[in-house]
Amino acid sequence: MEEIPVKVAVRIRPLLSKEVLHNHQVCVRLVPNTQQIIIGKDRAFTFDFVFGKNSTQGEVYTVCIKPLLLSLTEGYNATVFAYGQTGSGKTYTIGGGHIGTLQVLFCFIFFLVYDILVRVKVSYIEVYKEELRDLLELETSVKDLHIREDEKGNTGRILDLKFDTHGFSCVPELFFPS
Ligand SMILES: Nc1ncnc2c1ncn2[C@@H]1O[C@H](COP(=O)(O)OP(=O)(O)OP(=O)(O)O)[C@@H](O)[C@H]1O
Repeated sequence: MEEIPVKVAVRIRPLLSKEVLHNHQVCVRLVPNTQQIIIGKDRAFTFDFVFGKNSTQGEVYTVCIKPLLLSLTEGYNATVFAYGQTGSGKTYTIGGGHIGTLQVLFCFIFFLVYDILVRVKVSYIEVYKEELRDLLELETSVKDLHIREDEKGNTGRILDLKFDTHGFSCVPELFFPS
């Protein structure tokens, strides 16, 4: 079967306490042992991965993100983004895992690369309506940020971490494309 480069996962979040309090009803459920969900009575949708309301951050990370980190070390580009209506759980799902992801990436680098200096560039930007917020530099959150490309093709504002496999040291350095 042809390998499709875009994979879509759906994660169902539990009802929040305030929703329970207001007697909101669950309108989506998993079909056991399939990659399907049912919305309402009978509207079935199939995804590459489905996660139920009791799924953990670790499960989502292991299934959806970790394989991408492996591909990254083989030279592929990878993008993960969360899409959904407000309050559906995008920040919850994506927001907390970045430190763990960086740790795993550094471990891969440590085991795969010897005797050279590896540079990892990270940007962490929230797009809200038409506005950008740099989540690595909260003081700039009120400033007007624009995504641009510099002459080397770097986009956005990046935190430049020099990773020395000998010293295991990280030197955070701010880098502003002009
Ligand atoms: N899987 C989950 N388990 C438990 N609570 C969750 C889960 N997903 C989201 N929540 C809770 O639901 C609420 C809304 O989630 P979140 O803020 O991540 O939504 P969002 O999609 O980022 O919303 P917005 O687009 O408005 O920023 C939060 O209180 C969050 O803690």
